[in-house]
Amino acid sequence: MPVYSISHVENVRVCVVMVGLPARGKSLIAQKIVRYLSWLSIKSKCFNVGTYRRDLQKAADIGNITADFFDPNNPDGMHFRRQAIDLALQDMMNWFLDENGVVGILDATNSTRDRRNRIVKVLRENLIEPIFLESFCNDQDLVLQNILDVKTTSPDYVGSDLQFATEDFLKRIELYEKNYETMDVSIDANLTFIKLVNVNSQIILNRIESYLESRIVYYVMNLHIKPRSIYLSRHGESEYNLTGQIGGDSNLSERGWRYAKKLPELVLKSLGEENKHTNLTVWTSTLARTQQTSSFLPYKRKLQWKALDELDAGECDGMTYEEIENQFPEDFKARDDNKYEYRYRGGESYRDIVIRLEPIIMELERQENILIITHQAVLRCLYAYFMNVPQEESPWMSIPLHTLIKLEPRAYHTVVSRIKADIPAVSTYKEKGTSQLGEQNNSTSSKSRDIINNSDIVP
Ligand SMILES: O=P(O)(O)OC[C@H]1O[C@@](CO)(OP(=O)(O)O)[C@@H](O)[C@@H]1O
Repeated sequence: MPVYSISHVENVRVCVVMVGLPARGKSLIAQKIVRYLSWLSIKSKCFNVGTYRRDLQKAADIGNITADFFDPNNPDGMHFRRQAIDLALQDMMNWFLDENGVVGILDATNSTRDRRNRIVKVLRENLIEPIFLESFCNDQDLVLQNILDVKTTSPDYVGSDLQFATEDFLKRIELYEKNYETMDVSIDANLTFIKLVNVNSQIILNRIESYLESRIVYYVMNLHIKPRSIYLSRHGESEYNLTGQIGGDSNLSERGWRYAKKLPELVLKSLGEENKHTNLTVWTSTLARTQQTSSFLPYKRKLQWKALDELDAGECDGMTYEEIENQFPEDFKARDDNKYEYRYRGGESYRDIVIRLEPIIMELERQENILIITHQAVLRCLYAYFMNVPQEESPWMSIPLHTLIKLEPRAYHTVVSRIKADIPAVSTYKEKGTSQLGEQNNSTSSKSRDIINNSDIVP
């Protein structure tokens, strides 16, 4: 049975129009929405108007600009900015049409009602639903932090010194403030909008109607910008891993227990001296091997999630890849041909896992420091969300046993580090297109399982 995505069910096309002064985290929110929706197989793309504006400047041979360019009384600046928005909108309309886009994001300040009305007109003419997403922020500390985090590294300030970039940017904000018109329920009553006040200390919603809109609302409501670390680990090597059997609910092997015992030390070392008292929340699946792996961790908040259980292999549960290839050769091939979509007889596909992980992602966005101990397939899906790995690649990523992965989300990327426990383990990785036959008489020493801890995450 096919799994339909939200866009199939509703047949809607939406443009999220960002609103807000510079340095309010709009681009960050826009990119996160694209990543989240793409992970859910909803075709989405961000159109950053600043990039269009810079391309126009380049074409006109105008070098770096200063704040005066953004003065509403500067006709040249206004001309470029207007052209840039028109080009971005044009590209977006083509994308909706030619590439069956579902959610386009218009990333710009869109800070006046006049500009917003013009955008609405274009969108409505093209049968695209506008949803405004304003990031309103009057907390000066947050604004300054944002300027330091990202704006001073912006392409507009290449080669400029930090103090000049900061001062010039503050001046640019002041110029925008002159004409800024925030979204207002009494004036913009007919528009669909989400207004986030100081990240999400207050959220104002107006006319949220479709299911897709409500997913976007729910997602942005859960975002926070506090620095944090997300640790991911597979369970320690299990008895089934040793015999090459998939699924099941087996216990850890002797080496798996060694990993479980070493895990607290690996986490502490990675947290570093100054953060050694950080209280981590620990999530596991409901299966014995993940809980055994968590059993030596000194943290009080431990939660089991059914949604973190391994891919359900249905009729193949408990079999080795060799046995599957022997008994169900067509299935074995079909899985190799399209591993993301292939659903085990009576079991699940990778796409099914992503759907059941959605609430986990929502909750994960709300969390601060966390350690998740789960399984190969589930970990691939979680990793794909954070690192924006395309669907067709994610089921083929190699995620070795006995390796702790640390993710540190930053404004525009996530920093990844891998901490190896230095405890040998079998490799459970099966390469695409490789037959397992001929190895069936010696399942514990199959070629793929001999490789000990020498693979890293790809890509
Ligand atoms: O999708 P593939 O690559 O088969 O990987 C998923 C498989 O990984 C395994 C190990 O081979 O997970 P687990 O980490 O729980 O031991 C199997 O149980 C599961 O079916």
